[in-house]
Amino acid sequence: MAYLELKNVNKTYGQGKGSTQVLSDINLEIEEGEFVAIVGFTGSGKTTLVNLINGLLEPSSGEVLFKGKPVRGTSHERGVIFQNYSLLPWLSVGQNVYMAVKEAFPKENKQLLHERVKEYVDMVGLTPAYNKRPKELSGGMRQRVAVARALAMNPEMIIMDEPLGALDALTRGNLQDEILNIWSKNKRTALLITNDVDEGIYMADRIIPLKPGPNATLGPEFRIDIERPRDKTELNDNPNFKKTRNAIIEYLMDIGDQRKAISQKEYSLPDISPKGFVA
Ligand SMILES: Nc1ncnc2c1ncn2[C@@H]1O[C@H](COP(=O)(O)OP(=O)(O)OP(=O)(O)O)[C@@H](O)[C@H]1O
Repeated sequence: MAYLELKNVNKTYGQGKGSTQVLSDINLEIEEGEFVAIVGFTGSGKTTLVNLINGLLEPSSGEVLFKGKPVRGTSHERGVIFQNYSLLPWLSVGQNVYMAVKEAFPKENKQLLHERVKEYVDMVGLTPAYNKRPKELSGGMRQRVAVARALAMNPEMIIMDEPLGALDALTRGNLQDEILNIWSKNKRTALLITNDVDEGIYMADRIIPLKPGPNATLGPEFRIDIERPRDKTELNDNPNFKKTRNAIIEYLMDIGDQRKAISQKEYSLPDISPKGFVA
C-alpha cells in the first residue's frame, strides 16, 4: 500500500456550461519516506492538486488515500507550506508559530512548546524578528515564518506549494537544506510543488511533470539517480544531473510547444488604409 495514493482523480470547478475541468485522471503513488517533486507551468493546477491532497478540496471523481484511508478534511499529519503564507496579522512571528504548535501538541508543556517555537524561528533566521507582526516583515520573511510554522508542527508528510519562490537565492538555498535536513533526520515523506527544475533535482527522489491544462494530468516520472547528501556546488558538473535536467527541460519545452500550438488562433486583419494613403 502506498503512503499517499491518488487514483483516477478528476477535479472540475463550477457546473454546467461554465465549468472547467482542471485536473484529469491523476494517478500518483508516493511511498513512505520518499521525496517527490511535481513541476508544472503556472496555472496548470498545482495548487488544486495540493489542496486535494491536503483535504481542503474534494475530488470531483476518483480517490485520494493517505495511509490507505480516504482524505476527508485537513489533518496535522499533513503539514502544508503554502505559496501565500497566510499568517495571522495581529500576532507576532513567535505567536503565529506558537498557535500552530499548540494546536499540533495540545497536551504538551507550555515551556517546551515555547522552546520548540524558538528553535524553528531560529532555524529560519528570524530570531531578531521574533516579536514583529507580519506587516513589519518583508514577503520573504513572512514566507520563512510559514516554513517555520509548518515544520514546527512535525507533520508526517510535508507538502510544499512553491514555498520558496519569493526568496532570494541564498535564503532559498538555506531553507532547501533545512527542509532536506528535517525530512531525512525525521524520516518524513515530502511532496514539493515547484516550477524550478533545478530545485526539484536537488531535493527530490523523483520528479513528475504536471502537463498544463485544462485537463492537466501527470506526465512520465524522472528518477533522480544522484547520491545524497547532494552538493549544490558539485551538482553542475555531475553527469547525471546534466542528463536528468536536459531530459526534464526538453520534455517541458515539448509540452509547452504543444500547448502553444493548441492555443494559437489565426487572426486576419482587414485590408484597409486611410483615404489617400500611399505606401
Ligand atoms: N475556486 C476556483 N474556481 C474556479 N476556477 C478555479 C478555482 N481555483 C482555481 N481555478 C482555476 O483552475 C486553474 C488551475 O489553478 P491552480 O491555482 O490550481 O493552478 P497553479 O498551477 O497552482 O497556478 P499558479 O502557478 O499560478 O499558482 C486555473 O485556470 C484557475 O483559474
